[in-house]
Amino acid sequence: KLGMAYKKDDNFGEWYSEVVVNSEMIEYYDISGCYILRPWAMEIWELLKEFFDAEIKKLKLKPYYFPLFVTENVLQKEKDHIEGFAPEVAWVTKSGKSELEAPIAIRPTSETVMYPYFSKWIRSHRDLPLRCNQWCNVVRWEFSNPTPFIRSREFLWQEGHTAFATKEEADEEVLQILELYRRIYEEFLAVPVSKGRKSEMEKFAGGLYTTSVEAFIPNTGRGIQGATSHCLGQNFAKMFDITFENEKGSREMVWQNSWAYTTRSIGVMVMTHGDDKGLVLPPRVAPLQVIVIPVPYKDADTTAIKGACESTVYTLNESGFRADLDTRENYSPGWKYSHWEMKGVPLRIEIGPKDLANKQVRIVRRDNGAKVDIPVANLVEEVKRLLGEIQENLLKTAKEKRDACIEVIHTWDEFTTALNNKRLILAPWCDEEEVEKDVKARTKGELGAAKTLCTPFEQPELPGGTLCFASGKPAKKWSFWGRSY
Ligand SMILES: O=C(C[C@H]1NCCC[C@H]1O)Cn1cnc2c(c1=O)CCCC2
Ligand SMILES: [Mg+2]
Repeated sequence: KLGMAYKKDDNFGEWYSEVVVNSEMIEYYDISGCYILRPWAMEIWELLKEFFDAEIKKLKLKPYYFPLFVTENVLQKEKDHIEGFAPEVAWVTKSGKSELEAPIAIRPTSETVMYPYFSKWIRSHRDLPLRCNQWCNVVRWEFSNPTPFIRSREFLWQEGHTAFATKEEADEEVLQILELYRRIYEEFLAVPVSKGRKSEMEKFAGGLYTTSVEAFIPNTGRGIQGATSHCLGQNFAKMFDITFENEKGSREMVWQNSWAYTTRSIGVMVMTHGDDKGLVLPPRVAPLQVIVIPVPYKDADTTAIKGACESTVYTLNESGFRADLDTRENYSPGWKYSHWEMKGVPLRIEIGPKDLANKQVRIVRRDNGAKVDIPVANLVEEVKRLLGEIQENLLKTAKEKRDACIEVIHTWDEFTTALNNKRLILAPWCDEEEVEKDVKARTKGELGAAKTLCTPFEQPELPGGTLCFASGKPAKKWSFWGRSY
């Protein structure tokens, strides 16, 4: 089936579900909230993983794999962060026909799985820093509307868990990882994000503080958390008795971090760049960067054209580009154009009899539809230039769209108006949790309540005497507010 039944600006939810299926990223599964990730999605995940894994290896992270299962008493070990999430934990209660003596949980995250062993492995300051990362799946039995990549009951992620002798080392790593998350979004997925700190209410309850990169979806006017990097302080060290003997011979608790990004990042990219022809892929994460399509004329020399396509692909692959050709006889060129546009391939190269005769190829950009005829001799440099332009253009366009959604407000009325206008709100706030709770209560409704998304590290000037938009108390900071995923 060709073409999209839904338009992005008319029916975003249906448009999104259609794009992820038509572009062959996702296949729906017969368990709600579970999806099949097909190669077009997994190849993107693998390109991101290749970058991130190489970067954390430079930071001396070591690869681990911990069990999927955790016992009830270990999971409950530190209830203050679990209790809020208990409904999301999935349990194994039987094997075959027989009940298990005690139910076993499927990991929703691995703090409680790992930290009893951190306690065992860390004895002396010489055992620090401990730097553990695992690439795995986790299960969270969410109930609100499941959405491919964005909200699923099982997802893939990496979770980093580190332990240091000092808070300074932990604080430093939190920001090093956050910068890697910014790079994943802005340099690979071409999605603009804001680095900031979560409020006390929105942070990871088990930790000391949470930093995050926050994205925004203009179509729905909702913020979305892109990735998180937490400093856990010594909270988990206390619970799990993770201590070390320092140089002076006395015992101290470690300072820990934990950080993750997930397959949600792919969904954010789809939502950001997709259009009414389907997916639009940033070249740095495109499984295929160039598709070469022969345009045979009735009596033209199809063999020569096919040969030209093959040598074009060969040259591009030799130069390190991900290129392929579509020579299927049973589809017309027009059908192929739509098919590969739906899949979001950044560049299409058409080769017909005229191109052959003129020793040129026609290159068509997926992001803006621009067509250009280039001499075969300039193929590699032109493809390199165009892919770079597309990568840049996608980020620039997304940044402009996101920035156009930002609204600075000072009063409650301006806040509610901006909220109803699907804006990303920047507001002066007194930084009191009671006020945050009050805003949530006052904005409850069909579309969900407003919440703080983050307090951006980049703080605009806050003139003395500026009052909190919600409480009228002296404002302490500018924070991003809005509805979210
Ligand atoms: O998972 C984290 C914190 C932390 N986990 C490790 C990677 C970084 C960061 O996500 C928070 N969290 C979210 N969601 C849940 C839990 C939970 O701890 C536990 C119960 C099920 C749902
Ligand atoms: Mg959750």
